[in-house]
Amino acid sequence: MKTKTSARSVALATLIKVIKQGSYSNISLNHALKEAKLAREDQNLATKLVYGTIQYQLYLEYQLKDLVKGKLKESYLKPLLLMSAYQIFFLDKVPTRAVLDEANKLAKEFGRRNSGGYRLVNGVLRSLQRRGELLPDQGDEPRYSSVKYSMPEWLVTYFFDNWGQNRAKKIMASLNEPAKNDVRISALASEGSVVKGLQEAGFDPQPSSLTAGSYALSRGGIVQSAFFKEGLLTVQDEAASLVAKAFDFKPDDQVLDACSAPGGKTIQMAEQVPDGQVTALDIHENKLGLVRQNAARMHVAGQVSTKAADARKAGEYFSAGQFDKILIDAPCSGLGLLRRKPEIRYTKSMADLKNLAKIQLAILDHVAPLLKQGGELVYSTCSISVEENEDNVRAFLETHPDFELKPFATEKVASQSGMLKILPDTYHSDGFFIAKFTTRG
Ligand SMILES: C[S@@+](CC[C@H](N)C(=O)[O-])C[C@H]1O[C@@H](n2cnc3c(N)ncnc32)[C@H](O)[C@@H]1O
Repeated sequence: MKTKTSARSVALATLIKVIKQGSYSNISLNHALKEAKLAREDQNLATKLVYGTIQYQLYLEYQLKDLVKGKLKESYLKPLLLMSAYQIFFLDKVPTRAVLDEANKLAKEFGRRNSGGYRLVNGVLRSLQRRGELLPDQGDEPRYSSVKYSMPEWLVTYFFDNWGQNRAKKIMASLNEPAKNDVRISALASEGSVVKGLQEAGFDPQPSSLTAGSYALSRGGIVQSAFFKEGLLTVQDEAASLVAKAFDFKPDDQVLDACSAPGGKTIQMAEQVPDGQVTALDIHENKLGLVRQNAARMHVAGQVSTKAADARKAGEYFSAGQFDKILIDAPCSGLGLLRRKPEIRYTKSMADLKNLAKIQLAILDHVAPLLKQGGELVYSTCSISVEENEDNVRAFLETHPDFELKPFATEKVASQSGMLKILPDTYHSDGFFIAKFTTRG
């Protein structure tokens, strides 16, 4: 196995895993970056190449389809052509000459010995450069937007139907921008001194306009820093940080986190209940180790206990009315997370949204009875679909007349209806949905 140390070879190796083997981009990239130990600038370039190429994969395939004749025989060829085309169309600072030279080197590095792959790559990229961008006719929707925004046609139609063409296009464009490097400072730490430390370390923290205590950093590398290792902050999107703030905690609250791994919200809630307890469930036992690790790192291990269980069977383990607060941060399609998990758009279907909505509703149904009279239940997803959110709230209320929505206010945003949907283009955060319930009477 050759050592692959340049930013582009780390990016290409990751793209081969994602495109050819169906691995998750964020997991594969983090792993590859850890192994490669690249300089900070190269880490940024590798990240941009991986996310950009996958975000624009559908668009890039459209650009290449007439130029690639026959089947590509080696598994690196398609990812390399896509990554090179991405640079030609989207990275203005990289001259096309450099893209071709780099592609040539990568073809030699990743290709079989004596393979002519580099000649094919060179020929295709030169033709692409000469021909330029290709788009369907502007009036031919949803095909035009599907290629332009690199979203499958069903999803474009879905966005158009729900938000109208103008807003839908803004949402889709925003989902193709790079995700922010957001952190949330622990409520147990001194925010002022952490912010000062981050400034001194060159992270240039910018406060979130959506929620207090969250900051966007100007660069990556926070996970390797003492701020992270010492549990002064954690990596969490600003919209995700908003969810736990929908609760009005008391210090001794007993909290159930029904779908907890990897524990971002478990930790955040545990910080608010110094004399209470957060019981963190997850259906996957192997993920609960992460919850425990995160709780220990963030100094809240004493307030967190974990249990592997299907939330739909929570009634077998806990008594009715046992919890003051319940969070259901449900498994979802992740439509609000397309910046961080760009491949989701190509793998999820309308049928998936509907199936997930059924699972989410079943979790709500089975977990709700565990809430104390007058307690608070928050339901959230990182999806912006109606099926997984508003439809589920409506269906839940229809079958649970003893529950009602409850208005809530956080430091910077509020919801009078008890439901809040953050679309990804408003604050440039992840897309999120939050609904808060309480019992009637
Ligand atoms: C959106 S993630 C939770 C993220 C987490 N709350 C956080 O803030 O870090 C949903 C989690 O639900 C878990 N899950 C899926 N189905 C479940 C079920 N039936 N019961 C309990 N957990 C489930 C998944 O394993 C996944 O870890």
